[in-house]
Amino acid sequence: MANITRNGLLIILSSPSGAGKTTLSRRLLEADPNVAFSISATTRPPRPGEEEGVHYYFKEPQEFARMAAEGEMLEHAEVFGHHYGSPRLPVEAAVNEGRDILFDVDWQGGQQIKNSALGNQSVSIFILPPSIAALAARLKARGQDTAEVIGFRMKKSRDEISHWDSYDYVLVNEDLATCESELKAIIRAERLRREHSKAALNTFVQGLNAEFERGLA
Ligand SMILES: Nc1ncnc2c1ncn2[C@@H]1O[C@H](COP(=O)(O)OP(=O)(O)OP(=O)(O)O)[C@@H](O)[C@H]1O
Ligand SMILES: Nc1nc2c(ncn2[C@@H]2O[C@H](COP(=O)(O)O)[C@@H](O)[C@H]2O)c(=O)[nH]1
Repeated sequence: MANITRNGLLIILSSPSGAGKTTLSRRLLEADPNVAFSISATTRPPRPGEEEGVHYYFKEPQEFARMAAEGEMLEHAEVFGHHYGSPRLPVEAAVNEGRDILFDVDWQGGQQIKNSALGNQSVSIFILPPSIAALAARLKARGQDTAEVIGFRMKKSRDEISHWDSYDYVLVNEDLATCESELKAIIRAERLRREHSKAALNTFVQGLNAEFERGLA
């Protein structure tokens, strides 16, 4: 059987706060052992139930600034008044092992990853809510942020949504199961893109040509 190894994909998910990135990420990670999650560093305080090294690496502002200054982040940005960034080493390790890595980042992070040396191995997906009323209702129903924080995030959502047009794919997360299956379909197709396994395909086609030359056709 043909064994065409490929490079790991960088899967970038962005959306306004509350549109469903975390929920979709969780489902994808549970269903697909070849996808790892890029655990971000942040200066935001933990929410109830959030664990160090599982949901985020929680950092003091000074330590975060050091990591950014010393190039330890693949990307970093200020979002909703806190700093967030994706540590570089786990991403490089995953990609070299041929594992895909999933990023839950804002548009600034998505843009920086696209412009990085690994950008040609990335696919970016923007998640839209079915309506602004539904977005507000989801943030309230999540029950993890104060009314003030929710109000601030809702105000910022218009700006985040304005970047939808720079993503490779755009999904509307109305029905969760439908959106999850669309996300999985994108990943399945992206894994098969010629650019993502070019070296292995070259070798494979050389093998086919060698068969021609041996007169096996
Ligand atoms: N299709 C959907 N229908 C109804 N509720 C949904 C749907 N998708 C997600 N939710 C709910 O909406 C809330 C917000 O989702 P989630 O936390 O995944 O958003 P997020 O985009 O990761 O937000 P943030 O950027 O703030 O981390 C959660 O309570 C989640 O269960
Ligand atoms: N640029 C980056 N953005 C990130 C990163 N990790 C998370 N985020 C984005 O921040 C907001 C808020 O997240 P929350 O957990 O406080 O609700 C959301 O849009 C995330 O996508 C990161 O490493 N870099």
